[in-house]
Amino acid sequence: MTASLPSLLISQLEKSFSVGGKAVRALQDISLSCPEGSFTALIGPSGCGKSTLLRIIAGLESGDSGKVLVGGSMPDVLRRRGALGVAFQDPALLPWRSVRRNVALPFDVLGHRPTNWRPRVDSLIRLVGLSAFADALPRQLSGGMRQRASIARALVTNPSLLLLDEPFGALDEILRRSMNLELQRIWLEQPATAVLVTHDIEEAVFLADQVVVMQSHPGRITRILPVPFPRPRPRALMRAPEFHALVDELATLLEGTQAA
Ligand SMILES: Nc1ncnc2c1ncn2[C@@H]1O[C@H](COP(=O)(O)OP(=O)(O)OP(=O)(O)O)[C@@H](O)[C@H]1O
Repeated sequence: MTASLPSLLISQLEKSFSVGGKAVRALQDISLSCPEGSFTALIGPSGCGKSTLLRIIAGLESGDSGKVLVGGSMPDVLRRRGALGVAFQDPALLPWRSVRRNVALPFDVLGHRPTNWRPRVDSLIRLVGLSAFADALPRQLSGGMRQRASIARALVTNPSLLLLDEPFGALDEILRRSMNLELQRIWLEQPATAVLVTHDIEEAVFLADQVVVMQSHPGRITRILPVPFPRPRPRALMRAPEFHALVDELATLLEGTQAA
């Protein structure tokens, strides 16, 4: 973890939407602190505002009140500087572009390619294990490979804040576990302050330093649980009793949020 990574500070964030003339409180009094270089997972029932929160952190949407600061700056300032990397459940690769040109896409969006763009892109493609497919088109890749390409693309501008919204949601259980290990490896090699939205409790516990439990109607934070396991976390951790104790504790908390 380097000193240049930003912390993420959210204070008293509120957001409502108008749906059919009625106000829906998507987020109520959200306050959260993510230390620099930390990994935070957001978990909670459908509709509790996880994606809305991530979109506000990404500067893609604004809150009605409250503050979101990344290393002291507003998120849209970071986004315009390319300091923010985002990967969603749908890898959204451009079908006519090769893996290499998809990974390079953020440079085109920002309007300039650094002189070393090609080695940078190729080293990220190597990092996510797709070197043999750099010239392939997205339709020639499996679901897991597309998701790796999407993560490489999210990292290409060397972002200090990495936002992941259910990146492995469409993958089967076994592949998902492997991708969790891969993501940890990639994140340890290319550190960033990371926020992950997930429905998968084991994924949250395996990857995160803190798990934020949310509840719906209105969307709010009910608990923040620290995850104490040292890194790198091995695959065997997923079978350890202390891992399952934390997973069970979160499952019980989540059952409480469903019942509410
Ligand atoms: N653009 C929008 N317009 C109107 N309502 C919205 C909009 N975006 C989100 N909402 C509402 O805000 C609430 C939170 O939605 P959000 O997608 O953030 O939840 P979520 O926890 O990510 O859900 P899921 O786990 O199902 O993806 C929901 O009630 C949703 O209907």
